[in-house]
Amino acid sequence: MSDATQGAQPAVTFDGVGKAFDDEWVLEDLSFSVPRGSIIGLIGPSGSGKTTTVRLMTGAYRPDAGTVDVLGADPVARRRHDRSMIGYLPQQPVLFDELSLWENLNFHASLNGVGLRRKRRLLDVLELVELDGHRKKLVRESSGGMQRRLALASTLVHAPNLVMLDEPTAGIDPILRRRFWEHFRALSDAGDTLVISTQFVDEATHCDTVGLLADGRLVAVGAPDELRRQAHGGDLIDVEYTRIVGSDDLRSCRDIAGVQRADYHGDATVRLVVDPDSDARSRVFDSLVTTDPDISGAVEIAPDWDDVFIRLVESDTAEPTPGQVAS
Ligand SMILES: Nc1ncnc2c1ncn2[C@@H]1O[C@H](COP(=O)(O)OP(=O)(O)OP(=O)(O)O)[C@@H](O)[C@H]1O
Repeated sequence: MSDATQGAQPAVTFDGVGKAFDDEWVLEDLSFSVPRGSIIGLIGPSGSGKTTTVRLMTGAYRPDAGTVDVLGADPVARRRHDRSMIGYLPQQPVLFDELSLWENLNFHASLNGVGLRRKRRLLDVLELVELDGHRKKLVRESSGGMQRRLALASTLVHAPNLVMLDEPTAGIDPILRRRFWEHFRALSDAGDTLVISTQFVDEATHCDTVGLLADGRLVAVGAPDELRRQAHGGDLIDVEYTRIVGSDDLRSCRDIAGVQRADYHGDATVRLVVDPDSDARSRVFDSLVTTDPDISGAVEIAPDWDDVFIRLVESDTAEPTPGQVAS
C-alpha cells in the first residue's frame, strides 16, 4: 500500500450486506472495507459467494440488505454513468475468436472510452502482459494462457483505479500465476486498489487483506498473518530434539511465559503455540534452545493455508448463533 493512499476513505465498504436469490440468502451480513492502494483477496470454495460479492461491487447486483459503497458512490447508480474508474474481469471474459489480440484490445479500449494516446496505451498493456510480440495473432490461434493475459490486458486498458478480478488465476499454470500476482502487486504499488477472488487458498499470502468466505458468510477478514494467528491462537514454533520427546519436555516448554500450548508433533518435535505479543519467541530461542543439550534447534512454522482456512471455518461454525444457548 503506498503512503499517499493510507488514511484516505476506503475504496470499497460493505456494511451488513446481504444478497438473496429466489428468497434464499446466498450472502449474509458482509461487513468489510478495502483501503485504497491495497489488495484484498476474496477466498473461498466454489459456491461460497465470491462472484456475487464482486458483482455487488460492480453494481451488477443490488444488495437486499445493507449498503455497498465503491469509490464514494452507490455502484448501481455509477454503473449507468461512469465506469471509467473501474476495471472488471469476469470469470468468462468477452473475447472475439476471429479478431486479433490487438483488435480485441482495441474493442475494449473503445468500450471504455480510451481516446487519448490509445495506441500507446494498447502497446503498454500488451507489454505488461508480455503479449506485445503476438498482437496480430487471432484469439482462436492463441493459447489459453495467452487468452487469460489478453483478458487481463482488456480489463486494465483504460487504467482503472479499482480493479476487480473474478478468479483471474483459475486454470493457469503456476508460472503464469506468479507473474499475474507480480502484476497485481505492481498495480497496487502504483496506488490502484485490487479486489481479487480465488479458490487457491495459498494465494492469500499475496494479499494485504484476506476475506475468507464460506457458505455466503465472511468467516474471517484481516491481514494474512492475523488470520494465521487467529486460526492457531498464536505463532507456531517447532522445537526439535535429538531424541524422542516425553512429558517432561512438554512441561518445560509450557513453563516458558507466553507459550500457550505445547504438543507432541512427531517423535522428536514439540509444536508450540506462542503469544505473538509476548517475548516468548525470543525466550524459546535464547533460553530453551541454548540451554537444553537435547534440543537441536527451533523453527518458526508458517502454517499451511488449507489448514488455516479449515480451522477458521470450523471455529466459525462452532460459535453459537443468536438464539442458541452456548453449552
Ligand atoms: N443469479 C443467480 N441466481 C440464483 N442463485 C445464484 C445466482 N448467482 C449465484 N447464485 C448462487 O449463489 C451462491 C454463491 O454463488 P457465487 O457464484 O457467488 O459463488 P462463487 O464462490 O463465486 O463460486 P465459484 O467459485 O464456483 O464461481 C451459489 O449457491 C449460487 O448457486
